[in-house]
Amino acid sequence: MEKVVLVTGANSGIGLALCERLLTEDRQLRLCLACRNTQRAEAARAALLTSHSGARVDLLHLDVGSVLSVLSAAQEIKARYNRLDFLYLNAGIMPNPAVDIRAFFTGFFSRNIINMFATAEGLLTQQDRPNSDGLQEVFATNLFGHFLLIRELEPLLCQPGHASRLIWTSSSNARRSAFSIEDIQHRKGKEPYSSSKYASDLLSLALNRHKNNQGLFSSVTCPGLVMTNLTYGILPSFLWTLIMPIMWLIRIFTNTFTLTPYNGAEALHHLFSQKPESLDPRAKYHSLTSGFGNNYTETRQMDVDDEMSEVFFSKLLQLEKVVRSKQSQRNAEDKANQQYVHHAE
Ligand SMILES: NC(=O)C1=CN([C@@H]2O[C@H](COP(=O)(O)OP(=O)(O)OC[C@H]3O[C@@H](n4cnc5c(N)ncnc54)[C@H](OP(=O)(O)O)[C@@H]3O)[C@@H](O)[C@H]2O)C=CC1
Ligand SMILES: CC(C)=CCC[C@@H](C)[C@H]1CC[C@H]2C3=C(CC[C@]12C)[C@@]1(C)CCC(=O)[C@@H](C)[C@@H]1CC3
Repeated sequence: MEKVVLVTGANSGIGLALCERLLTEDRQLRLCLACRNTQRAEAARAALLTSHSGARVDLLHLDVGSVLSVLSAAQEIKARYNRLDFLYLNAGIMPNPAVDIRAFFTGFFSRNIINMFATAEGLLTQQDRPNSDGLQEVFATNLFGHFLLIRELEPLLCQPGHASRLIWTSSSNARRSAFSIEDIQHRKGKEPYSSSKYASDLLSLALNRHKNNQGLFSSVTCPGLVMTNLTYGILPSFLWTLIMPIMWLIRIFTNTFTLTPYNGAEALHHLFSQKPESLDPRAKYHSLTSGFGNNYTETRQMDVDDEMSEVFFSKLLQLEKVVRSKQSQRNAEDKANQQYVHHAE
């Protein structure tokens, strides 16, 4: 039976490389690229079809940072497919990043150097802001939009006698100390990216606890440090040009500098061929590249606990209720306005 796979943020970087790799692996695949930008999505589809002519590649408009877009995309998915085998929750943003130069040099001349290059711990801050749904943009995009999508797609994902898989693109930048259960959207801090990725680790654990008995299995990956639009946005382009040779040099000493999107997609691709029973709900699956350029996947235990993941899960369910009721109110207002205009004409 053909597998149905949907990838969010599939038009560039790790998401696009993953699609390439999945089509090479399985010619029967029915692949859906869920993207917010139609032009870029069409370009990605054309590129995939150039290397895999005759492949079944669908496009879907989805802005994971918008409640309305998630709800309407979910309707469309339910109308198009009667099953979803894999849902890759990959779209992500890191807006207005800033590197703490002093922390960089302190870390560079300390024993923490390897960890600093692998996780960027203490190096990166971002500026976040509320979006038009009143949610913090990073939280909404990297986590909540995906959560809402999963909730909407439960009828497809939780089917008796059939296993479905969720695969999150998290990060080794996910850190417990950047996340607060009292401030799940990270309104007050300066590390919304790290917080949102830690939140995805917590959510994955909770989803496994609640949904494994309904045939839904969730896993978390880290692609390593990959040169994509997201990372290029961290430093000015001339600086990247200057330090790129150093990056390739560092790669010899650390396996987390996967650097290319193909390498970064290793763990996401690896999970595609794993049986649900073999998955570890507390593990993060890391894409790694050796100094000789060989790719492999390594599992490392996440710093997550059941109690916090449970509290977080119930907070997300509460927020979902609020967001849904706001959305129905908006829909009702729009309808009333339309009727008013119609009568006035
Ligand atoms: N690069 C790295 O070193 C690492 C990346 N990651 C994670 O990997 C994932 C992919 O990022 P990466 O490939 O690096 O970067 P890219 O910027 O190349 O890819 C991000 C993708 O997400 C899409 N996206 C962003 N916001 C939205 C939205 N609101 N709705 C729908 N799609 C959206 C982008 O679309 P558009 O083209 O329209 O912007 C793009 O396709 C992210 O979750 C990131 O956090 C994790 C660890 C390391
Ligand atoms: C001056 C030199 C040689 C390097 C530049 C330093 C940083 C720009 C760089 C060091 C560690 C990197 C890193 C990320 C971004 C770029 C760095 C901060 C990430 C945060 C990118 C996104 C992720 O999710 C992480 C896994 C990356 C961790 C390492």
